[in-house]
Amino acid sequence: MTESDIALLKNAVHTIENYPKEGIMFRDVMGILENNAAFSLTIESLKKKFENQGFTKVVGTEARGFLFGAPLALELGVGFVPVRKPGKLPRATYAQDYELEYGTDTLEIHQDALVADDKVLIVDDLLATGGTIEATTKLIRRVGAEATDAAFIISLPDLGGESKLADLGLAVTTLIQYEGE
Ligand SMILES: O=P(O)(O)OC[C@H]1O[C@H](OP(=O)(O)OP(=O)(O)O)[C@H](O)[C@@H]1O
Ligand SMILES: Nc1ncnc2[nH]cnc12
Repeated sequence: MTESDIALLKNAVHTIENYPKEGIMFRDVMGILENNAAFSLTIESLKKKFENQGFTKVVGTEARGFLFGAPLALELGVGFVPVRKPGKLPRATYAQDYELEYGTDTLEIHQDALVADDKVLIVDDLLATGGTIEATTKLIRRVGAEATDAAFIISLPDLGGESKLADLGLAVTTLIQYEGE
């Protein structure tokens, strides 16, 4: 990513103060989807980074992880597996509780969506505390598959997600960062 690539993505992301709760600076990734140049740069950058590395599945988390994970899976020529909020997946699931920057929740994965030989790339729009992707990693490993890498469009390094995911043995890729702002 060049300086102008970073500027293109940052210009597309809107910041909304005190949403969805007082004190939260919400970084709205939807602006990237609305801008074809920003969206294609995002998917192309992640494709370049992760192609030809033996990944067999992309896992994306509800809801915004679907928007980037599914097109990246198509580009990489692999399947996409959703990790969803409770009660949304119709087949047998595993469930994992987690904490968010602004609340707690549970995530689920289909028990049969991955096999032990799968090498999984995790994709989400944004890394904050890392709770969502910690829970996602536990779900992938519970199925027996390998989770080595997690990719995000945005990271908020002040919230500590990078070190939480490094402690889990994940390599973390982020395209743009908002630190101390
Ligand atoms: O690193 P963390 O502290 O876990 O936070 C990041 C997560 O929070 C947001 O999702 P949210 O749970 O708000 O769901 P949504 O995409 O359905 O709005 C975001 O899309 C990430 O998935
Ligand atoms: N500050 C933030 N902006 C957008 N999405 C988020 N998810 C968790 N924290 C967030």
